Amino acid sequence: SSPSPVGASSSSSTFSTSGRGSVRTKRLVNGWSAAGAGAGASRTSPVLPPPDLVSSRKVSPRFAGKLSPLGEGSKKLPQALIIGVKKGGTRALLEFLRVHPDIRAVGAEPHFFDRNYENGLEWYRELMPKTLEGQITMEKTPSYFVTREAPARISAMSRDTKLIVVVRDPVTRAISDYTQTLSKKPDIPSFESLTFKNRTTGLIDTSWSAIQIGIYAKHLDNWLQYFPMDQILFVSGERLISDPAGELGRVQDFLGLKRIITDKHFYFNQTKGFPCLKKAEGSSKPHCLGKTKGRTHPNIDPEVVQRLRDFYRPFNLKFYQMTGRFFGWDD
Ligand SMILES: Nc1ncnc2c1ncn2[C@@H]1O[C@H](COP(=O)(O)OS(=O)(=O)O)[C@@H](OP(=O)(O)O)[C@H]1O
Repeated sequence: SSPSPVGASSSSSTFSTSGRGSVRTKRLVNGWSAAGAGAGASRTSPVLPPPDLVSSRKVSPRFAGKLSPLGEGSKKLPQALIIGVKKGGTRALLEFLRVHPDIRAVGAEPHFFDRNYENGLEWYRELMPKTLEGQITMEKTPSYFVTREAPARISAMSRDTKLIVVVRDPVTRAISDYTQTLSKKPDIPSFESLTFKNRTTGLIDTSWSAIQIGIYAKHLDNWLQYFPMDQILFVSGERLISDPAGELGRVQDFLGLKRIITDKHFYFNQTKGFPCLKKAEGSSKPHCLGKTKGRTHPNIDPEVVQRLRDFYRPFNLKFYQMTGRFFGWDD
């Protein structure tokens, strides 16, 4: 069966099974299905990050247990995944986590458990960076959280996979999602008109992915059919901005890692309006996320915002109960 995401994430970079700009790449990026490419085609080489400089060398004792600059180690399937949510702050979390010497992560979104599943686990493993013993392999694809088939597929890879979900106020998340779409297609209807099936009756269009994705309690139900709650960590997208070190502390604990990423790693960049890294992974220079992260949102009719708040409130309360964490979206 082909994957059926409730809403697909469209972020800066995704992996595909063929060269940049080809017809097949476009088809993959726009939503690939088993009907679109044959099994043979899906086995071709993936577009990979730059090859390691020296891949044939044995692990030297000098680098045992440390980050190796020589590309030693082996590619492993991820032991932890950032599965969502789209526009929650997933890129910020992954970039911050990459600072940890015991975490190695793929930069682009592989979209394996939704769009590229037919390519098989070996294809997926090939995308991963090499790791040494004790290092955790990670990737982030925010659309997994709303992909019906994803929990079963991830569980089939490993029942022990640790799952991380960055959640954000569903109303601002929806506006952020819309803002991203608007940046690519400036001619789309207004947020207000897309929100309603019928504006007069106030009936909200829950089939619009910008709205659908924010019904966190519903999506979480699906994950709980396959994973116990203690294998899923919820990160507050709001706290990731107001207290990045605090949220990163929780994530490092969850992954069983030493708390190496602390307050000292961050500074607040006034121009960007967001926390940034003093030093990015493998660099000595300060690093903020790019222009597509932290966009200015359009002003939305306050009455429509209120309608959405009322719509999400019961789902939010259910979500707080399920997770045992109060996210404070309805104050
Ligand atoms: N440190 C830092 N710098 C910049 N942006 C930050 C940061 N922390 C969280 N955020 C918020 O991340 C939002 C984008 O979320 P994602 O990275 O999950 O988006 S995507 O689904 O991968 O497209 C993005 O949403 P918008 O503000 O709507 O652009 C940011 O609010």
